[in-house]
Amino acid sequence: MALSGGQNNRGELRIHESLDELRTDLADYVAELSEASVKERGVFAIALSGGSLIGLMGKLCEAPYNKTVDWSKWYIFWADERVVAKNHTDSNYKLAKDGLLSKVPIVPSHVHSINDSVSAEEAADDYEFVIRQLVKSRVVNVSEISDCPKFDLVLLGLGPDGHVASLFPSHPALNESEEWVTFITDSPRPPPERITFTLPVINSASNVAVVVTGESKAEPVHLAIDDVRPDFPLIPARLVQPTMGKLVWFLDKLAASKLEDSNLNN
Ligand SMILES: O=C1O[C@H](COP(=O)(O)O)[C@@H](O)[C@H](O)[C@H]1O
Repeated sequence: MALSGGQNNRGELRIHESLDELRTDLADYVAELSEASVKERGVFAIALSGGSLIGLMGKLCEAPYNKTVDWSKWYIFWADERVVAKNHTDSNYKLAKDGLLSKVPIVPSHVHSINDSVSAEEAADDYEFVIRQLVKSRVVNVSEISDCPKFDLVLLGLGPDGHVASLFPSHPALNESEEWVTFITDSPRPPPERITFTLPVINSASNVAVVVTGESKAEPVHLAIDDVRPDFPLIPARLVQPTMGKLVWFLDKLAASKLEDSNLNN
């Protein structure tokens, strides 16, 4: 149960007293969206990020979720990936495989990781091609407005610099409006080569959740959610604004500690 927060024009805020509460709420939320999507479309297309997110999703591997979720209907994608070998410690695929995917009965052919044996540019092109095929077969839904893929859920983390997926502050990739998946070779955080969903794809999703914990994220959370002055830095997380979909922020008390009172219920 969320401690406080509510609905504002930046989405629904769920602020949690403890990490354990956040983990349970996040597992409930993902399980509910999975059930609704399988009921409506027969499948659940979910895009993961890397970083702290995967550890916070850990309850999905435990009872009751490990038994109640229809894992056979899950199709897994990555909102961003580092262009490294799949067994490299920096790989978002490896992180998710070790922390989640190997612990639940996901169908291996439903796991859509990137091609790790080509350049970042080719990996982004390949990944977009794969998604296009799955949009054609409607494993991934399509947005009626943008023609972009409409993932049932995109899960994002938030970097201390305000980045989401691999969209970094002031980086030209933020302006990409044609491609679904783009690449960067100059990430300010290692490793330098990455691929990432573009903002139009993130913002076409049916549901987007941003999961943020810890004091080092309090400032970017404030800049992403509060009504800050226009001369304040425009961080990538502020540009996450689903056109038709629902945005939910999962925060712990530390990450929410700089939010203005107007965004808190108590
Ligand atoms: O580099 C990345 O960082 C972000 C944030 O990670 P966190 O550990 O600070 O939560 C992550 O969402 C992204 O997927 C990853 O590639």
